Amino acid sequence: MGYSVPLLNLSSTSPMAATLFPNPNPNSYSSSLLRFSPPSHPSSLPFSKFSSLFISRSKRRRSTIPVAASLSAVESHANSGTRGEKKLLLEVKDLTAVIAESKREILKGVNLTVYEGEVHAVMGKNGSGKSTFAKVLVGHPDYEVTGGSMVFKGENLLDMEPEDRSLSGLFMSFQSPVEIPGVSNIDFLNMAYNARRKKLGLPELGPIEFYAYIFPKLDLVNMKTDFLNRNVNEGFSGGERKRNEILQLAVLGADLSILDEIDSGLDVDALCDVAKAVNGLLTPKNSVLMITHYLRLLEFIKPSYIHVMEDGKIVKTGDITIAKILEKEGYKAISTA
Ligand SMILES: Nc1ncnc2c1ncn2[C@@H]1O[C@H](COP(=O)(O)OP(=O)(O)OP(=O)(O)O)[C@@H](O)[C@H]1O
Repeated sequence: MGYSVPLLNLSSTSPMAATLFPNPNPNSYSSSLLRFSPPSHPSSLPFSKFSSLFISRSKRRRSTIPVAASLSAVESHANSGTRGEKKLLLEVKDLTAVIAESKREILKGVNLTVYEGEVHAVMGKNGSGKSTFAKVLVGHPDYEVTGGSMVFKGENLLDMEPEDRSLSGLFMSFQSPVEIPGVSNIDFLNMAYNARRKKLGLPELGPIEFYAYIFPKLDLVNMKTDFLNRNVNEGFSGGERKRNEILQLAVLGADLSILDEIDSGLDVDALCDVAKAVNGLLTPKNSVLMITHYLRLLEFIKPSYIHVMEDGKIVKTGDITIAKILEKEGYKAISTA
């Protein structure tokens, strides 16, 4: 029972995208909430671990990989070490995945390593598998992992439910964030935040304390206070939804924030606000994996690495030069096909 927000339903690929699983009772919803760093003081939280995925418990992650194989994957990842002083955060090896329903293979051997404090950008033609990759990382039930491994902070993601992935510090913002009719933004965030506090054995914040906590974060994303009282994303413009996603990130925090086309539909000012907010949340300990088509975002949020995805694989990795070439010459300039 409860609001179940299937991740794929948040994608922009369908007009039905922004729908929730039917829920007759908006007053009760189960959220799979993520994790935040225990605050030293509730009103000055340097959140680094919390993500805003709300995924049905009933929709279970699917993997067709034998347990023994996935265990040995963790062992081999455990030896992957550090990059300088930085610790390994995410290591994806030879990841393959199919659409659960049709068994069509979308991911065909993705390899990616993310260390603390890094910003990675994934670019690629429409349909190359970028969003699928992001959704597979967070455990979207529409996909089955058929091979390879994904280890996040030493834990095998394949052994974790979507909500546990969130709890361990993964956050994903969606191309088209969903509306939640009947639930105000502030109640939603307060509930999400408290769920996490509860999980960590911390006392919940009451509405007034929570308001004091969230208030300064509105400035970060340049949002007016009245957005807090509106229903989640209901009637929000595209840009307002994106700001709201970043507000969620600011409230909840994350070790790894996966931002799927956070720049789409933003005007120049909104892009600047959103990018500033993301930059403001970056620390030497947390990382960002962002999917984008455009150089302009990468000029605001400077990537450590840019990866190009083609037909379900990362075919090229480099620096900002890649995005500049793409902008000028298109994918033909770097395509391996
Ligand atoms: N749940 C699904 N059902 C059917 N097809 C799917 C599903 N998810 C992904 N696909 C297909 O998989 C392919 C990769 O889609 P994906 O959304 O990952 O691409 P993308 O690289 O993010 O594209 P874009 O840049 O247009 O957002 C596409 O052909 C898409 O239609």
